[in-house]
Amino acid sequence: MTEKRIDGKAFAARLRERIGERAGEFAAKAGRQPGLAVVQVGEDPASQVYVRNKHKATVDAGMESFEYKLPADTSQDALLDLVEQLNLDNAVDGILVQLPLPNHLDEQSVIAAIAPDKDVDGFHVVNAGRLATGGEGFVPCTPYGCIMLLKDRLGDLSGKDAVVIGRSNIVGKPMAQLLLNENATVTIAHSRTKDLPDVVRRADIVVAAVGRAEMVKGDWVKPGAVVIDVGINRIERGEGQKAKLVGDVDYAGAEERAAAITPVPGGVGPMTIAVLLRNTLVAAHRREGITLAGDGL
Ligand SMILES: Nc1nc(=O)c2c([nH]1)NC[C@@H]1CN(c3ccc(C(=O)N[C@@H](CCC(=O)O)C(=O)O)cc3)C=[N+]21
Repeated sequence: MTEKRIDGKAFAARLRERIGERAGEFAAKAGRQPGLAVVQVGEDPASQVYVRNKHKATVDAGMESFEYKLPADTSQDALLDLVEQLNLDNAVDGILVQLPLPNHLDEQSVIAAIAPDKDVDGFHVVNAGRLATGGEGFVPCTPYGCIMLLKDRLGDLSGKDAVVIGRSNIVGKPMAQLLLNENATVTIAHSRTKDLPDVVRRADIVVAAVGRAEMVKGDWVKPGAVVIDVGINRIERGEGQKAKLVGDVDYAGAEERAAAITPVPGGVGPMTIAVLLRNTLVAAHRREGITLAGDGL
């Protein structure tokens, strides 16, 4: 019997191991390591944790990590100048500008300034367009990680009824595209969806990406469904206590009915970072014209 709990942390660790081996092979051929630049503007505490984790994972996988920490009052022009400098830097294969940006900065124009072949987040319109039309680009890390976990559990996703809750450009929409590419029948549900519990009850695959703590209740889950919880909601506890992380799904309730379910933490989050490294590895190979067997995994 496989466990119901999908161990994204262990899965991601195995991926990072393989990516590290491939990065070593790349370095032997190219004479340099794959390089990832991470730009953080301001000091959002949650962002700082992710940026630190990304830096460590990058270095552990045998890649070069370039970190740029800019003050919260950085101007749009200064940020665009840095992005342009990174676009031109041959040691940099991937560029990630940590979102959200402070309010005075325009995220869309910053993303638009990143060279699409270095856009390892897959957020540039060119990469969104390639995903939508079947071209070779970069796929956003979180949805790609979710698809890997789903295929690992279910094998072929063809003909499965999938419901994605949430329609963000970063998760919901690309997730739906990827499921469609796997020949699932896809419904995108959102805040205006009528009878959401009934829509979810039809699903063989539920992907929750709304950012509302424990919104999806256990009795919404069809018995035997696979549940992927993308939410990371911080619940503050008393003074001096660490915030608790919960997903968008009521884990205890959903676990009783689901065939498999991702926990928070330890589910989708670690996959996001592993796929970021995978995308960086792919970017490095494409930029150097070196063939990477398979899909880099
Ligand atoms: N340009 C950009 N690209 C991103 O990919 C991006 C971003 N901006 N802004 C913020 C979000 C969030 N994100 C996470 C990555 C890993 C975990 C992760 O590893 N989470 C651990 C727990 C970490 C903790 O304890 O806080 C887990 O779920 O087990 C979480 C969240 C990437 N993001």
